[in-house]
Amino acid sequence: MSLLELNGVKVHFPVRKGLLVERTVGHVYAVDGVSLSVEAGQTYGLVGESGCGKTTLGRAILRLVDITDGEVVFDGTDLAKLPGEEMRRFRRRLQMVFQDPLGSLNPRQNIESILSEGMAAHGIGANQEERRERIREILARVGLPANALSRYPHEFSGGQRQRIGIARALVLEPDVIICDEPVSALDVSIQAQVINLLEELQESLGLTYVVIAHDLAVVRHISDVVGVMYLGALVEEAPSDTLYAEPRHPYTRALMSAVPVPDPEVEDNRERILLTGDLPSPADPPAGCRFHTRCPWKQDTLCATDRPELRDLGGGHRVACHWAEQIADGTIKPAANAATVVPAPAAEEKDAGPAAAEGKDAEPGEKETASAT
Ligand SMILES: Nc1ncnc2c1ncn2[C@@H]1O[C@H](COP(=O)(O)OP(=O)(O)OP(=O)(O)O)[C@@H](O)[C@H]1O
Repeated sequence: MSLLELNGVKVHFPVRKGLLVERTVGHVYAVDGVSLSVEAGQTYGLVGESGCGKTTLGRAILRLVDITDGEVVFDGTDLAKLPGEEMRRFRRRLQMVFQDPLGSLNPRQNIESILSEGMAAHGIGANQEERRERIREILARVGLPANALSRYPHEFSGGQRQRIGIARALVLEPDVIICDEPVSALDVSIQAQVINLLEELQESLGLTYVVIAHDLAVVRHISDVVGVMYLGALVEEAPSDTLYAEPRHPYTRALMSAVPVPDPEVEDNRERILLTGDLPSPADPPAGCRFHTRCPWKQDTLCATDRPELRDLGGGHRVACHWAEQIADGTIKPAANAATVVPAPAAEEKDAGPAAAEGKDAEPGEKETASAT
């Protein structure tokens, strides 16, 4: 059995109106039926654009938001239904590292106080001396000097503060760490160091990670399995290499096509999918496939009426698209007016760039010759 299993998890936030008497006038379907599993010692990467529900899902795993429906099974226990008191026991084993280290660290507490607070609350260490010893050990593990103990968050650089955030999770000896955009607030030069640290810690301590990030490169590097979210739902999931080599959902293809490739030859022939239309509101998601309003491959049947299930394509690859196979083998071509699917050099050389960027007259057939997937 997987260490962490989500079954049909939903988090719907009520939208309330009224000055004196509040009434619920609708819901934000932030997470709307997500099922996935995370194996012990592995990293599950969660990607998708802002507002798709990644953070809410991470918070739901820790029960930091109310779960509307579904199960969060951790080590055989469904956390979604646990009474508060019992949940406390599990909380130590599931920790979170936040995007903004400064915002999540109390500026008036020194590092020893920040790190020992949670330990005392969870009964770790018989006394302060024992806790201090443990903190020293963890500080060394995350690459911070022992004299950090008596210093304050503002005395550290961004990268060091994120190390403190990681140390704060580690002192509680967790099994799972949810890393929510763990490096996106850091300079690029520092990002790799923090990612490497997370990997080293995983190896030496056998940690299990859920890494939430909008940066596909970060997720690819660190994840064993990657899940792509769109409007509260998982649209595709696969082992990291498979997902990046053969994205099958049109949304995943669009996301990937926005990432430049360092190899100039590949970059020149890279497929680019420019989606038209805005991201729909999670308070009023489209019927059928949630992506159909922006999908270049949208068909007249099924897409607008039937919500696709995540289907197994084999090898751990799952996709929620009615037409994934036909799109992959080219039987179904992208519509020119729904979005632009162009090979970059053809668009530039023929000076079709601006028109193509507006989605006006891209040749649907062009994609086939330039597909980098
Ligand atoms: N407490 C809340 N009450 C109402 N709506 C909320 C609440 N928290 C989040 N939402 C809404 O739920 C949706 C999903 O938000 P969430 O923060 O999970 O997305 P995200 O993918 O993590 O985005 P980002 O990367 O910007 O954090 C958004 O539309 C957001 O406005």
